[in-house]
Amino acid sequence: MDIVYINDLKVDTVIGIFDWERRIRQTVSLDLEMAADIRRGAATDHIDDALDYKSIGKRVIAFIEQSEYQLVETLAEAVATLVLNEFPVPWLKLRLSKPGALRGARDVGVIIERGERPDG
Ligand SMILES: Nc1nc2c(c(=O)[nH]1)N=C([C@H](O)[C@@H](O)CO)CN2
Repeated sequence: MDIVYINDLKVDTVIGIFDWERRIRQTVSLDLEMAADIRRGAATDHIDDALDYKSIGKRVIAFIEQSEYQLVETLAEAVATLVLNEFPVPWLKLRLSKPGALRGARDVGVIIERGERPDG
């Protein structure tokens, strides 16, 4: 199994459980690993034969920017579902971080794996 990835995709959004958090936008950071078979794209050297991380990234940014979830869990699940449903991705690992949310910690968040991991 090969991986196409996006690291530290920063997006501003409304997220959080507290009243003050509903009134501001905060930055979340997304790391996304997506199962892919990169051999076809490598052989043809054509984007049509590759999993286009730019189009996935732009779609994810647009989704997160308009979302207003309370929990990082809910946002992570929604992004995972979107990617699995809208792109040829059978499996993904997603890390959603909320920098500065806990004093003393660089960031907090969740890591999830969804979909069916291909063999090999
Ligand atoms: N498991 C979670 N715990 C907490 C979350 C969350 O989204 N998932 N959120 C908060 C607050 O919004 C916090 O980030 C504000 O600093 C607290 N715990």
